[in-house]
Amino acid sequence: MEGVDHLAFERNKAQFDVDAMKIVWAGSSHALEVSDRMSRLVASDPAFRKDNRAMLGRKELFKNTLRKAAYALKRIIELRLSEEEASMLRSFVDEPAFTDLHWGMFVPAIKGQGTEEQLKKWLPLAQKMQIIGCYAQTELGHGSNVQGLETTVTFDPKTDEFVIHSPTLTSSKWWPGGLGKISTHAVVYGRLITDGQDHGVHGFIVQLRSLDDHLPLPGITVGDIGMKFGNGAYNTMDNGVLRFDHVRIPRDQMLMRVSRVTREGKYVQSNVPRQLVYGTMVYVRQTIVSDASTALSRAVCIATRYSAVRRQFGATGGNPESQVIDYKTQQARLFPLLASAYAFRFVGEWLKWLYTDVMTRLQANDFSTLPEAHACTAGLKSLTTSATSDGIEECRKLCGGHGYLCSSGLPELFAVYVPTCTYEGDNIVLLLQVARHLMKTISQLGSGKKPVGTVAYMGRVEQLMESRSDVQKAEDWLNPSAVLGAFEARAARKSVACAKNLSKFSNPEEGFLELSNDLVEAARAHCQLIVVSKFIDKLQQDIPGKGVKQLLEVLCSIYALFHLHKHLGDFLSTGCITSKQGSLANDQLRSLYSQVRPNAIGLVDAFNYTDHYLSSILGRYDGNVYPKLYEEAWKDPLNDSVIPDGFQEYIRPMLKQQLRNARL
Ligand SMILES: CCCCCCCC/C=C\CCCCCCCC(=O)SCCNC(=O)CCNC(=O)[C@H](O)C(C)(C)COP(=O)(O)OP(=O)(O)OC[C@H]1O[C@@H](n2cnc3c(N)ncnc32)[C@H](O)[C@@H]1OP(=O)(O)O
Ligand SMILES: Cc1cc2nc3c(=O)[nH]c(=O)nc-3n(C[C@H](O)[C@H](O)[C@H](O)COP(=O)(O)OP(=O)(O)OC[C@H]3O[C@@H](n4cnc5c(N)ncnc54)[C@H](O)[C@@H]3O)c2cc1C
Repeated sequence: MEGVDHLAFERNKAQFDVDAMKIVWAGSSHALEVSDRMSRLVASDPAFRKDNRAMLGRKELFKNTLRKAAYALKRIIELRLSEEEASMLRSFVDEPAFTDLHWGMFVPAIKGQGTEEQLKKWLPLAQKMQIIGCYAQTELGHGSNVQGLETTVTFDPKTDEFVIHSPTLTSSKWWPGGLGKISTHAVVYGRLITDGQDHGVHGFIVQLRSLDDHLPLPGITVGDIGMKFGNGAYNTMDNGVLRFDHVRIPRDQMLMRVSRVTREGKYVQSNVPRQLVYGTMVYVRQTIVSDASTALSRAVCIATRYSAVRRQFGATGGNPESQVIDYKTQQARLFPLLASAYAFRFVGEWLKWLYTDVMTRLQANDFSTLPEAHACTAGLKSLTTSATSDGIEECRKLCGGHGYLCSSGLPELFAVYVPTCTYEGDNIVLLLQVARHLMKTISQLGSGKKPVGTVAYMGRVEQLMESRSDVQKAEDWLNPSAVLGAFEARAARKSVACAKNLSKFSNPEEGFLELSNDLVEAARAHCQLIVVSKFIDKLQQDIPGKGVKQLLEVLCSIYALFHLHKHLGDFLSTGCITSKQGSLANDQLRSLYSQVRPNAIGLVDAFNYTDHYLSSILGRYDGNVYPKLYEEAWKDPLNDSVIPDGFQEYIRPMLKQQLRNARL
């Protein structure tokens, strides 16, 4: 039935103001207004159709992406959209493209690492898209180990140029998005060599293709690296390979904010830390955390709506079968993901604040919070992307068989999302960075250096080693201080245990390698504590709207108690709670699920996603799933003809042969 809201009865159950929650989710009423307007603009324009991506061959798929990117820019100019509106519009187009790297990494790399003069020269060109750029760091042989990059950039004082060269096969740049077929320029990372001395990895702006005929410039070999995971999905992106054969660029194309090379070939470091060369990665990791909440909320929205539509078993006395969302097992899998989506939203908001704060301090030559910013962006990028990837797959299973159809939207979402666990830093490698930060913090405790920021709790480590939870009944777990106390004690004890074990090694680096798995677990516990504590902080704010704050308190408790239950072994073995307290947490969790149940559809409506953006029959706003699934099946190209191609050629003779054999 077209036009009927099959989920209206669910929407009527909501006990809170969904419109007020939409504002909380978007971040402000202004952000909601812009995202609402931009998402509708994209959804109502047939040029942005995306429902046939899984069916297209690579060339057609890619050409379509280029068409959409050019059309999006045309609309942005015609409608005179602001930077904020333009970026929202691009995100609702919802198709990985070279523009992501141009706006997301090339421009930020120049902004973060260029001098004032370089900004003046390059930014206008990039912002008007007169040049298109990408971020060429990773090589065939090295991705995680940035210091192991092999590309050489040698200064030639005779001509005042750098000579860029790929000395080995493994030094070929490999992976950069947008590089394969489209970028005219790249920020290339390579080892700077002056006067025979290697100064380590630095960034350089390099032109790759002619602005006249788009052909690669002399000495440059460039192409696409081939099909990636999943049909459609990330194959709209031209991840590329690039080799240099003694390519020359002017000296002023080295990004010189961190260090520079003089006309005479002298290497001069400025007063900013060397690690700022990695600044673009910190920026992108921060954006990835908010994006995780977006990707997870999409999957959760689909699975929640479908779980309310889907019925299995339990028909009694003429009543229909039960909605699968009423099964406690479904709730125990789905609602923690719903809570995680909200948790990641808020920790993403906080991380954005932290990043902005660090940037302001850097302007004033205050570098003190850089290690904290690196550890938080690395750790939270790792935690949220791993949870989101697993969460999208769980949502597929929550939708049963129909979740496996491309028309559920979930396979494509998964295929596009999973590389997030690898790109911008492998998730394990990043957790090891957090672990280093934790071990360093602990080692400095004795020196009187007071830990600040997210490691401030380490300053109370002695007290945390002794603390015992005072929870006596299930409701006591609703108390934020009970939850924080348990998470802090667990994180502190896991880190301290690692530090103690490390101290047994005469060579600390050897110890770090040997204990790396324990260190990763300690880092994870620390990052979960950050998410929990930032959710709790959010709830200290004034949050208007009937029932909104109460429901967020429920979600916050679910996030925390779900992880307490999942990692019960940690909490018990470190002795910060008893097994009785563990089971009380589980009792409380069940009751919290019941409180979410009537509000579940309202909570996913608050994401304010259009059907176009969700691109899922199971997640349709009106819940009209079955007729649309049935209709969709007939659109498959296999159903264009009753008898498929290949039948007459292969199957018919085979059938005939088998029949003949049977008659003999
Ligand atoms: C249908 C849906 C459609 C959706 C549409 C939209 C989707 C698209 C969305 C979005 C587009 C995005 C598209 C994808 C983009 C991907 C791009 C890339 O992947 S670019 C490559 C990234 N590469 C890495 O991340 C390498 C990872 N490796 C590293 O970062 C480093 O090498 C690391 C961290 C492993 C460090 O290695 P060391 O230990 O050798 O580091 P040392 O260089 O020696 O540094 C030592 C000191 O520096 C600090 N440090 C390291 N990194 C730092 C940093 N970044 N900032 C500050 N300090 C840092 C350390 O803490 C350490 O500090 P102390 O000495 O202990 O105090
Ligand atoms: C879709 C996609 C887009 C990308 N886009 C870009 C781009 O635009 N620009 C760009 O420059 N790069 C890009 N990359 C490359 C990406 O940044 C790297 O793949 C990433 O940093 C991981 O590095 P790696 O591939 O070398 O993995 P590896 O480091 O080789 O990882 C392999 C395994 O080794 C483990 N491992 C590695 N080091 C350690 C360690 N020290 N301790 C314990 N375990 C370890 C890892 O956990 C992993 O399990 C992209 C990658 C993908 C998949």
